[in-house]
Amino acid sequence: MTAPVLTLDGLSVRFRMRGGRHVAAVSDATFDLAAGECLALVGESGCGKSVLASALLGLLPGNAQTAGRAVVDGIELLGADEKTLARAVRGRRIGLVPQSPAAHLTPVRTVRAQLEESLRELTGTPRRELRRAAEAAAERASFPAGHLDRFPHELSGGLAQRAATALALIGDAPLLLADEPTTGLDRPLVDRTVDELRRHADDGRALLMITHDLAAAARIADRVAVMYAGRIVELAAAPDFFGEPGPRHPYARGLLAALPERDFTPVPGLPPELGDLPRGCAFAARCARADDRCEERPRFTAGIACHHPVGLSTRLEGHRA
Ligand SMILES: Nc1ncnc2c1ncn2[C@@H]1O[C@H](COP(=O)(O)OP(=O)(O)OP(=O)(O)O)[C@@H](O)[C@H]1O
Repeated sequence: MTAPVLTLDGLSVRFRMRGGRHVAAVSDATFDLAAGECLALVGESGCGKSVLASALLGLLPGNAQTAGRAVVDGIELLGADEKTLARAVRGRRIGLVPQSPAAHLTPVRTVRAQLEESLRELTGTPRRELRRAAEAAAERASFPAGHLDRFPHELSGGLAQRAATALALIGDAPLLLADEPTTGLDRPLVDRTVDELRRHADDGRALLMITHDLAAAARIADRVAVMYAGRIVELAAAPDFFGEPGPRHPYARGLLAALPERDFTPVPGLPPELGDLPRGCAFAARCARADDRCEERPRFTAGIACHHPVGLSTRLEGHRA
């Protein structure tokens, strides 16, 4: 078996706040991601998804403290110095497909100029070959060559996304990290964008897609990790999760049921403050199945952190009802 491209082992991030308080943004995240595989990390706003992405890229603010391990393509990310992160990680081992491509692209430079600059920096392409190489880079992300001399503000949302993806692919990084890549796009464009990301995974990259868009995750992911209050509470094969038998964690079930095309019933209540988490299960206060056991935090075993996962018998009962 080949080594995974990304290994997270107990990755935790907390922020030091005034008065000695702490915000536990990510707690004990553990999973592997292989070449050619797409893992969707899903969860409500504020559950820690973007903090996890920033930890991988070494972009956490000064008040962050990290623990555990995060290894990408043989490089330990936590504690790596800025030189290593800049020279060996960002762009080279991790290609970032950003949340807001328009903000990520430099507004005063054409797409061609930005591609050429990245090519020079990341691949050392000689000057005389830059023009052709930029066109090849654009083509890899299905960005039309006829638009290369445009500025970011002259591009539609879809083309800006493709320009950002073209930049993310230049360093031929084994891990693509897509942080909410479909925000603000209409459904057909969401489908096209994620299908293209999937194609890059099929070409042999590992793809970590951070999203709150479950339909996008269902479309392209091989596995789904559900995050709640900074913890991964379920990790499942996508066909099982989105099809039968469905999610096993009550929160994950609620998240799916909330979709308009399903029950359209929101999960009642609100997630806890990450600066004031309960000692036991963080979902218990919103969970219809909670009991005394939930005062202890459930351990993550066999893909789930719950004392009373939804099991086959419950599902059959649900079908009969
Ligand atoms: N520098 C910081 N200091 C303190 N708390 C922070 C800091 N940065 C982020 N947080 C907190 O960490 C938590 C997780 O934030 P994060 O942005 O990762 O959530 P998210 O799941 O990506 O949400 P969204 O989908 O809205 O981006 C939030 O409660 C946020 O307030």
